[in-house]
Amino acid sequence: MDTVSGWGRRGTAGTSIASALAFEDVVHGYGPVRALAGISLVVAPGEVLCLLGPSGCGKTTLLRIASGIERPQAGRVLIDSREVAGPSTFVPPERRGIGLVFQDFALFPHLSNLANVMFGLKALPKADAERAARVALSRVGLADHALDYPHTLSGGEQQRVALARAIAPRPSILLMDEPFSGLDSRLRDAIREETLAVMRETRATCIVVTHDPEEAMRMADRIVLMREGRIAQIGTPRDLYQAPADLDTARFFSDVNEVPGVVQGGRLITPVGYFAAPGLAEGAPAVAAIRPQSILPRPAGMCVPGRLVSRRYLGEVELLEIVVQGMEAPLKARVRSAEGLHPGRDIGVDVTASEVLVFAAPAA
Ligand SMILES: Nc1ncnc2c1ncn2[C@@H]1O[C@H](COP(=O)(O)OP(=O)(O)OP(=O)(O)O)[C@@H](O)[C@H]1O
Repeated sequence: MDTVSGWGRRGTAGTSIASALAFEDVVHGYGPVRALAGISLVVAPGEVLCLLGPSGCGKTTLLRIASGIERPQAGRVLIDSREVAGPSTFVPPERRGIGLVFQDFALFPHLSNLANVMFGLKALPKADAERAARVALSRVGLADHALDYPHTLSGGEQQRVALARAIAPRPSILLMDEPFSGLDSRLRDAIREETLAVMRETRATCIVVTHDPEEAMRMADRIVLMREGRIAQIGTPRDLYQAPADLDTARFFSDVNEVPGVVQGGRLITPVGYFAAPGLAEGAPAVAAIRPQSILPRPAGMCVPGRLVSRRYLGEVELLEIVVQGMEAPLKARVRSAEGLHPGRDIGVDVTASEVLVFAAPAA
């Protein structure tokens, strides 16, 4: 079906020696805008780390500082314990051993694909540069397009030329800024998987910026969730999805029903059930965050009484809206099959308590 299947397994651009990358209390801003408010982070050699967060949270700024395109106003950046940016040090991008891939691919339109890839290999004698560039193009499945120009390629193929250019010099660190967001959604999954295969094979340390939580979960060893220039949470995809540190993080990773209640006897008492509320004070207002797939419709008379108000078919799942006494907004449920469930009917609402996340109520 797709045109790229298997390009990840052809040839090799050789492996890199991965570097560790550390940020120490990095602060940066633009005029009155504080883009980074003190970021400390260590990326392990060979790790694939995704910087995730909403628009404007500082992801690109952190990547630009890692690459040396931007110099931080305060704090330090270290590659393998060597300071590359700090109060009295600044190593320029070309001397950091870093490969870059941008959202818009940033290919030179007047150069062939081969010449684009050779651009990053100027330090090598021409014949060696051409050999390395051809190897990198073959690694991304574009050996036959070496002498074509970028505009003759599809968006996905151009992204692969950009990837070949980034990996050809065997960087120890690969930085990618929203590398797939310019691609249509059908191609994006295939290109992402193949790119990940190339990244793993080159063994470079990788930082990928994305605003898409699913993309981060598919790619990352660890995700750094950023919010307003700070790190909100760091962890594996499983950590962030299953144990989000706060309600905003839970909201960022999936749709949640937010059911308010009050803590009594160590449990949160809500109109849809009682849920463990460890660490929350007696009498404190709190919120149960319940994912739509944790709400199961049952026959009327079982569990919590509710009434089905709408049912929407989405292909693999159906989305239900259920009103429950004591709640203003209807609950959203996501079920595989809603056979026999008709809007207007009374039903029972079964909440999978072990999947419910309880947080202190956000400040009003
Ligand atoms: N060159 C600049 N001049 C002024 N403000 C800037 C500049 N670059 C970024 N900013 C501001 O700094 C903040 C962080 O921007 P940054 O691009 O790092 O965020 P981001 O998370 O990458 O967002 P996006 O996903 O939209 O690219 C934002 O408020 C942005 O408007």
